[in-house]
Amino acid sequence: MAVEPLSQKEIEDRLAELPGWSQEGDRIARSYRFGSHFAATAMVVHIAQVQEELDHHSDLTLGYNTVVVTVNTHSVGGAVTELDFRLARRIEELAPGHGAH
Ligand SMILES: C[C@H](O)[C@H](O)[C@H]1CNC2=NC(N)=NC(=O)C2=N1
Repeated sequence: MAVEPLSQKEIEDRLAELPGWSQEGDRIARSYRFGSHFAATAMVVHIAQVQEELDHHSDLTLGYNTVVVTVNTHSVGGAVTELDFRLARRIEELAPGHGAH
């Protein structure tokens, strides 16, 4: 899929629709907290499933009861693209079902 880096304004406009997500250097990122380590781990597996579907993959850091997601698009030199926001929106849809806060 042809994909272009988003402008700073386009990134900010999209982040405004995604509470909890922020720009961290050349990435967009969010951390989630869960009720247990197992719940956090289940969220990681569920995110991995969506990432395979979208063929777009974040960097995931699993802590005791936390998951940190960061993502950019390798194929455009590590810029933020619409693909990153598509994944972020899908992850947001999953989070409530895993008790994320
Ligand atoms: C061949 C495959 O489509 C590419 O390697 C995909 C896989 N997942 C990816 N994930 C991310 N975050 N950026 C990419 O450019 C990317 N490219």
